[in-house]
Amino acid sequence: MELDPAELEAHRRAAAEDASEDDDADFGFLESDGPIEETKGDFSFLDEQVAPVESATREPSAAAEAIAPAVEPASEADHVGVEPAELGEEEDLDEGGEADFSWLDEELPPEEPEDERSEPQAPAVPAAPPRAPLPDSTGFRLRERPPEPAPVAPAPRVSWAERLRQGLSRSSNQLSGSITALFTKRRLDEDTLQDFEDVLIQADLGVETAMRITDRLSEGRFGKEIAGSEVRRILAEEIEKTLAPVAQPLELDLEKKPHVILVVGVNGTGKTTTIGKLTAKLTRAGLKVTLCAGDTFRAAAVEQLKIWGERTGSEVIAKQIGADAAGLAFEAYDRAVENDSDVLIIDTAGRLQNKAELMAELEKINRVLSKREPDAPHTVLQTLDATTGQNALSQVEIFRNVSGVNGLVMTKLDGTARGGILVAIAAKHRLPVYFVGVGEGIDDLEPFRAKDFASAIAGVPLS
Ligand SMILES: Nc1nc2c(ncn2[C@@H]2O[C@H](COP(=O)(O)OP(=O)(O)OP(=O)(O)O)[C@@H](O)[C@H]2O)c(=O)[nH]1
Repeated sequence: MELDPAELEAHRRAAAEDASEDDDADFGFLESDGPIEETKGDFSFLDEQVAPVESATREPSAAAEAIAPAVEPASEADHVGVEPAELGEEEDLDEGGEADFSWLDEELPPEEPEDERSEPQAPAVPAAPPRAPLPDSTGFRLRERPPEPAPVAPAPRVSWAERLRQGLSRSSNQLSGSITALFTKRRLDEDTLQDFEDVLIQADLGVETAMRITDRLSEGRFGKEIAGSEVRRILAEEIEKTLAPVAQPLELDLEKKPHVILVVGVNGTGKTTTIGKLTAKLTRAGLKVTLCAGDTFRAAAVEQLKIWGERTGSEVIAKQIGADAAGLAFEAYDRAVENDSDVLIIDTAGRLQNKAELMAELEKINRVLSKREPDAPHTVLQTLDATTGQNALSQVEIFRNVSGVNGLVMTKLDGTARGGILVAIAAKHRLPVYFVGVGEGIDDLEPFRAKDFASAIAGVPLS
């Protein structure tokens, strides 16, 4: 729309007059030195009654009705799939607007232990396939950014029993293979029993346990065919019977704080690593731990212990290499009392090469500690490396005599074919087996459970 030029000029003039009126505003008060006079504006117009808006709304025109017909209020039928509220519930909400949240107090099902859970995995996004090079005839050569390596999906968490089963799979596969070979389509006779006994002895279970298993197998089955699954079931039951009495929790008597755990064992059997894993468990449970780097022969062992101390927030008492281990243990005990530790764990050297010296050192540590607390060390824990097989039996013998071992931890059960040695040790020494290790990680140590171990090694499902 074009405006008439005369009309436009009239608008411009009117606007200029308005602006000049504004320019005439008196801002002189801003420059005066004296106090600013309070000016009272006339706001009386605010008190005037504003006429209420008429409540009746205008009837819509016929044209408007045609375009947008009036909407009916919603009825119950419109609430598809929603149950009408119970009268009582509505009242609950209406009275004082207080909803009933008591259901929040109801007992929740207990949380699954962490290692029983398997975390949901995001499906892996397939990477785009690499483009084929262009033929020379095109006259182009493509240079592309090499494709990003596909993110490695974290391995799903498996339960401890499953990890133990995987760790012992070499031991159990060997046994299972022999059982299948021996018992398939064959009646149970003296020769089969003898062969089976040999298989069990070769699997490091020990003569005593092997004989008990074959005796049990022959009961009522002599001259009959027997399925491999039946043999494995009996094997698992007998192993569990041997192990159940030694599968005990490590009791910490905190009436005699700090509870002193002396860790002994041949070097390389996993003492320092086990101390780290135990400390992690204890500190997670809210107990205060002090560590004593009593393997004063190996700098790496001291460093390793310091790292575990840092990881678990535990004080580490250490001295220079070659220092007297018993003196250090004595100082560590006093420090653990001072810093109000619940548990003091003492690492030791394990050099069997110089047996006399090592034994003298271990004896001295015991002697020195008992000066402070007659019952210390309360626990003498020996670590055993499962891969050493029969040798582990004599290691217990030696350390038991010298340092009064009263509990065992079996390490490196992952990937060994010699896991059966634990059964032989339990049968012979009857010492409590507190924990077993199936790897180098912080969570690769768990309390020893006879049933889990027996079913894993015999290759039967956990009932
Ligand atoms: N696979 C596996 N390795 C383990 C386990 N426990 C310990 N190790 C490894 O075994 C090696 C020896 O462990 P250490 O804790 O240093 O053994 P140590 O008895 O303290 O040895 P010294 O300090 O030499 O006396 C290390 O490489 C550990 O990571 C286990 O349960 N499984």
